[in-house]
Amino acid sequence: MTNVNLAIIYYSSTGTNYQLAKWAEEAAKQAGAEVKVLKVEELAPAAAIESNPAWKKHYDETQNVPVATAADIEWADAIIFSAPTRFGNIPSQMKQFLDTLGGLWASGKTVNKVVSAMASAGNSNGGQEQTIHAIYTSMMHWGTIIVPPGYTDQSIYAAGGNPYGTTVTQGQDGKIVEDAEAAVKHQAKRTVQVAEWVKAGQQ
Ligand SMILES: Cc1cc2nc3c(=O)[nH]c(=O)nc-3n(C[C@H](O)[C@H](O)[C@H](O)COP(=O)(O)O)c2cc1C
Repeated sequence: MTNVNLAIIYYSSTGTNYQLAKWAEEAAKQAGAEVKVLKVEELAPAAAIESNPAWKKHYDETQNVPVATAADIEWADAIIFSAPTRFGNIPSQMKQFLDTLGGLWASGKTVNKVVSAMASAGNSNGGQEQTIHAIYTSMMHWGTIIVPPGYTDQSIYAAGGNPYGTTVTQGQDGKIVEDAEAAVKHQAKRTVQVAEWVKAGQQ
């Protein structure tokens, strides 16, 4: 058992990033962390959600997932973000959540949290890395300690070899193309491990 509180904060329209979040949750719990899986608030109008059956299905299926709040960020020693790519950037839902946290940032409460990020896109080179970098840019402003996976485990190669964070492609059938489960789990364990070191160093 570690003393690390990990918030896994994701946005997902059609389930890909929810799956990444769930794999991360499993591994982080195994690593002994206290874990919360939290979605950011859906901002899209009902008509947009209902126009896409996969989106509507996932929206309905994840109604019981709690919505992330500033208090969750304050609670967390470590945060793993997971977001789909939107025109080479993060979704507005995720951005809106970050933009509600100015007060927390101003009071110094985002500093020294350990952060890592995952992303998806519809194409194998559709902007996944940009999405991760967009998250990390904000995390630099927060004064967090960013923990990319680099090439610290063989599983990263099987997932496509992204050293910035695990990224996946959503295939035409809606399923994840890459063999990414082990890489996600490695990334989650590594994030918990580094958070443990950081916490121990602060005590
Ligand atoms: C408005 C919009 C913009 C998108 N932009 C991109 C893009 O720039 N590159 C890409 O490969 N896929 C793009 N996609 C596809 C999504 O990234 C893909 O559906 C998503 O990663 C699946 O994740 P989810 O199942 O968690 O929602 C876009 C989808 C939407 C709805």
